Amino acid sequence: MAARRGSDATTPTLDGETSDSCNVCIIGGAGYMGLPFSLAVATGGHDVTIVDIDEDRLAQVDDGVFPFSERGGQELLDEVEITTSTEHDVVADADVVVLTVGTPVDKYQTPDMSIVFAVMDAISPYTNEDQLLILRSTVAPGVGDAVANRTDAAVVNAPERARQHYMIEDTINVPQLLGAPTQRSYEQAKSFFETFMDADVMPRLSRREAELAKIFGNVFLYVTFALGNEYWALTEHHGDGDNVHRILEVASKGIDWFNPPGPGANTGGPCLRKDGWFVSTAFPATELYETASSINNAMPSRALDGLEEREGWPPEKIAVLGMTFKADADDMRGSLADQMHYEIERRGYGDRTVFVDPHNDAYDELDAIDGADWVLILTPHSAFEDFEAVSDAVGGTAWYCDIWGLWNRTHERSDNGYFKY
Ligand SMILES: NC(=O)C1=CN([C@@H]2O[C@H](COP(=O)(O)OP(=O)(O)OC[C@H]3O[C@@H](n4cnc5c(N)ncnc54)[C@H](O)[C@@H]3O)[C@@H](O)[C@H]2O)C=CC1
Ligand SMILES: CC(=O)N[C@@H]1[C@@H](OP(=O)(O)OP(=O)(O)OC[C@H]2O[C@@H](n3ccc(=O)[nH]c3=O)[C@H](O)[C@@H]2O)O[C@H](C(=O)O)[C@@H](O)[C@@H]1O
Repeated sequence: MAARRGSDATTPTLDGETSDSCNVCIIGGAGYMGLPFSLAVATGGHDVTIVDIDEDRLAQVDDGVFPFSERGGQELLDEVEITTSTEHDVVADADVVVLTVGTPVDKYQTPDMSIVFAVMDAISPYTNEDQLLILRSTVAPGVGDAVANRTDAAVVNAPERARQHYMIEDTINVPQLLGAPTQRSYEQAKSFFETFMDADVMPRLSRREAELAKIFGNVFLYVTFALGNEYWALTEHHGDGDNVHRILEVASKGIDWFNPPGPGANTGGPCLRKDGWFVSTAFPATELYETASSINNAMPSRALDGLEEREGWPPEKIAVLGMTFKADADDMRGSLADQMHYEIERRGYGDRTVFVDPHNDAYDELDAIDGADWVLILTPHSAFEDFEAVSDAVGGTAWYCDIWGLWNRTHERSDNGYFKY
């Protein structure tokens, strides 16, 4: 097994020789996933070149500025060396080519793999049979095989399973799925990952199995979170004063096999909210993901319903806390902030609502909530953890809606996440 972080790292190249350091080209390497991954690869002693069409991002990287919020990102950029390029032909000099480009769904939830195929069109004249091509983006089943049809390089599927904001540590510590068409390409890719990972590379899967395995992980999370949200809604329906947080805590205490998720007002993001469509679009047997999507997307609306039912008159000022897709990240993609904006406007509250997010300059600071009479946590940033600080910023009595259970008061003295204070 090759040693981590380059010390005695021996990474076989495809011609059967070994080298301490590979030329690694990461296409889409300026992105939220690609950049932390590129830095992690560089810790293995490899010569890493990022290829990206986002020239602003590349300029920031060249200037030594980590361009978005990611734990340890700036520190690692200060530590390792990486090169940047906008030219796809640099892959001609690479031993290992990695694709980390975006794989969205369109507005009708149809998987859109066009960026992957556009990249293959751009790089295939420069790839060759001695190279390893690692598909790291999350793709619909079968896309790895389609990519392999467009190049002579050995194509393996090694999906990223890191959580945004913890990308660097997860890249190193989360076991690596690896779908490879031959034992040889499996061994070569495994050796490469072992140069910068601490966790194990999993036993060989086919490319399509690796694609399915990655997607199932995210579907599992999304559906599980929907269950927490559904249970919160059921608790709302069944009675006044009942509290889903108390129920779940007491019901699961001391039972190893029962770890129910709590509810959350913003269940989404750039991956959980779309990856399930890769397996369920146009496949009628899998309505579970679609149902989960309906439940999760309705949470901002249900949160406002609960305030309206409890208070019964229009508020003078509403404060929505947290707009990015998850706690402490700065990424808006896939956030239910869109649903929240829509619901606020539809209910006629647009002129009396402030939106607060310390991780996004487009929104207000906490002091803007002064005088609010409804305060709702959409995304539970740690900046909001101190309830006293929030209530001081309000400066008077207000109704609070904390579906997440961020505050102790929610667990102890709330009506299913709502309380007046
Ligand atoms: N963001 C996340 O937390 C995670 C994302 N993933 C998967 O990783 C993939 C990438 O996602 P993100 O990094 O979030 O997307 P992103 O949009 O932040 O990054 C994609 C990058 O590809 C670049 N790009 C687009 N077309 C290009 C081209 N023709 N040549 C070179 N570069 C090009 C873009 O400029 C961008 O920098 C997706 O498949 C996603 O599902 C997987 C795990 C975690
Ligand atoms: C365990 C885990 O978090 N899985 C990953 C997930 O990462 P991601 O960065 O999207 O973050 P996340 O923390 O799961 O949050 C996703 C969404 O779920 C929400 N969320 C989170 C925890 C929870 O109990 N309830 C809930 O509703 C968050 O607010 C967010 O909107 O999706 C990643 C991806 O594919 O991008 C995948 O690589 C990761 O393994």
